[in-house]
Amino acid sequence: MPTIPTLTLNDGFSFPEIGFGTYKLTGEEGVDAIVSATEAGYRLLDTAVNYKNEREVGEAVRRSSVDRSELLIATKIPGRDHGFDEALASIDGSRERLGIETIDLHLIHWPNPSVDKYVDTWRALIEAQSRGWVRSIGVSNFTSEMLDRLDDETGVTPAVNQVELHPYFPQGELRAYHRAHGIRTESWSPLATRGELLGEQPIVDAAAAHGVTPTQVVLRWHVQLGSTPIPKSATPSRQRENADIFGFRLTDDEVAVISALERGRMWGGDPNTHEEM
Ligand SMILES: NC(=O)C1=CN([C@@H]2O[C@H](COP(=O)(O)OP(=O)(O)OC[C@H]3O[C@@H](n4cnc5c(N)ncnc54)[C@H](OP(=O)(O)O)[C@@H]3O)[C@@H](O)[C@H]2O)C=CC1
Ligand SMILES: O=C(O)C(=O)[C@@H](O)[C@H](O)C(=O)CO
Repeated sequence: MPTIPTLTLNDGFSFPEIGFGTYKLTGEEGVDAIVSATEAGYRLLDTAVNYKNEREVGEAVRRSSVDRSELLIATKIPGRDHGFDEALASIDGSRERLGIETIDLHLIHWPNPSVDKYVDTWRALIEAQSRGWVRSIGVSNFTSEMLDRLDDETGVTPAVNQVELHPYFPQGELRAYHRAHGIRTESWSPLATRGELLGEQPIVDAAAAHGVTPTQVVLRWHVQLGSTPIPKSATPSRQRENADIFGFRLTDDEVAVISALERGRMWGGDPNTHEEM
């Protein structure tokens, strides 16, 4: 089982270089898949109210042979719970469904700018942190302008921003902003499974050069860009394959040609317009 390296977030807490996505992992099969991921080495489990599987994640944590203290459970506030009181109730509901006192990382799932309540929602996360309900706080799908606004209006910078990121959409400008402000980037849909990424020549070539799989090349590319990918797999052998990316290093040229596959978002999830309730 590979040991996944960690880094330190801007709030002083430790965070792994790769995590595990749980969207669509539900029911008993979902619990089994999440238990298997923890036993394959993953420590960060990414869920959301909207995935309707917080109970499964909590159950998997209780069933896993890995101690709870080693695991980081991350969940997200949905758009319909934006607002100070609404967000606090949402966070408390997640604690109840997960069956844990303190959520390790809590994010605002989408900014929903037309509703214009993400700053109040952020204040609720700050309050929840002071109550000990959550440990690290962050956001998802925020632009640099939205991040600036959180900072200007509350003085508290998110620890992470989880965004769509893969070789078709490397998010160069946003990553540079994160670096400058001490925000950790997390990559959702890191394998861009809505596209044909794994058959792209630069990825196939790098896989052959290093004796690894195309999936491992893509996940390693995320790590070398300085982002934490959270691949989802229901398949134990793929979970192990995806975590086993710390025994090789891509060259700078390989990283550059993979990044040159850029073509934009893979679906219409533009944070300025997408509203996720
Ligand atoms: N904040 C946000 O707005 C969003 C967050 N997310 C988060 O990001 C996570 C990951 O994103 P997701 O969209 O699931 O996409 P991923 O990029 O993780 O791709 C998942 C798909 O890839 C397949 N796969 C995984 N590993 C391999 C492998 N080694 N070889 C071949 N196929 C593989 C899986 O199949 P199989 O399971 O059958 O193995 C599944 O179909 C989500 O689960 C969620 O936690 C996702 C979207 C938006
Ligand atoms: O999975 C998530 O976190 C989402 O935000 C979903 O909306 C997801 O991206 C999706 O399937 C949208 O069609």
